[in-house]
Amino acid sequence: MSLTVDQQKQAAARAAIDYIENDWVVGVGTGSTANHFIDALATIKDRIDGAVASSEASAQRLKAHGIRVFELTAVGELPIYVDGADEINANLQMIKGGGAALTREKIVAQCADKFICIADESKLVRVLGQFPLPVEVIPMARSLVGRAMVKLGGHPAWREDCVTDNGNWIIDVHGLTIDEPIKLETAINQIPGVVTNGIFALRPADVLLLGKTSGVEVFKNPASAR
Ligand SMILES: O=C(CO)[C@H](O)[C@H](O)COP(=O)(O)O
Repeated sequence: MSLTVDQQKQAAARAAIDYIENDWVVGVGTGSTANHFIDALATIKDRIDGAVASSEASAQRLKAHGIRVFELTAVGELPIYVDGADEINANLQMIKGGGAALTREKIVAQCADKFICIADESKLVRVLGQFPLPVEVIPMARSLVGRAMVKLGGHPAWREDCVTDNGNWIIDVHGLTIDEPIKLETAINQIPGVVTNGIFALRPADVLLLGKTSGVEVFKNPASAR
């Protein structure tokens, strides 16, 4: 058996189904791996109550499968959140936002008791930062935030064709070596006009289901009680 990248994503997504208990409302991420998860969730839709989506795209896919979609405000807390990542390190800290859904992803993840990251093996890295760091900004703050990112050692690029589900813009910051993810996540979020940035270190994943060429490997966050 030698799984392709897409098969690795699908295998990780299917493995996440084992963590879903009856009558749960499931937090659902965004992206190609999360899409595999939504498709897998459809096979057990009769034993769950529904889902909360981290993007309009995921909400549409869930609804197309006949899965009930709740507003987060109607549910409050969630037992679980399942999502992909652009990069993840050994502490299960991540870069997310390649699909521009980082803010809603961070909000839904924060409401979840357990965060399961599903990813193909290319996403596991030693140090975060090879993938350009997405930062969601209020449009009028784009230049201000860009200059601040240069001071932090990055090379910002405006994702010109992208408006987020929240009506904001994305700056992708290249060239960062993120040795201290919590520190940088916190620092960037202090810049006026930043909605949030794609470092998920203050709230890392609890479990990583990593699809590899040989199958799925499970990593548990040693710092997590969940
Ligand atoms: O953060 C995300 C979207 O904002 C995705 O989780 C991330 O981009 C990974 O995507 P994919 O599963 O397609 O590789």
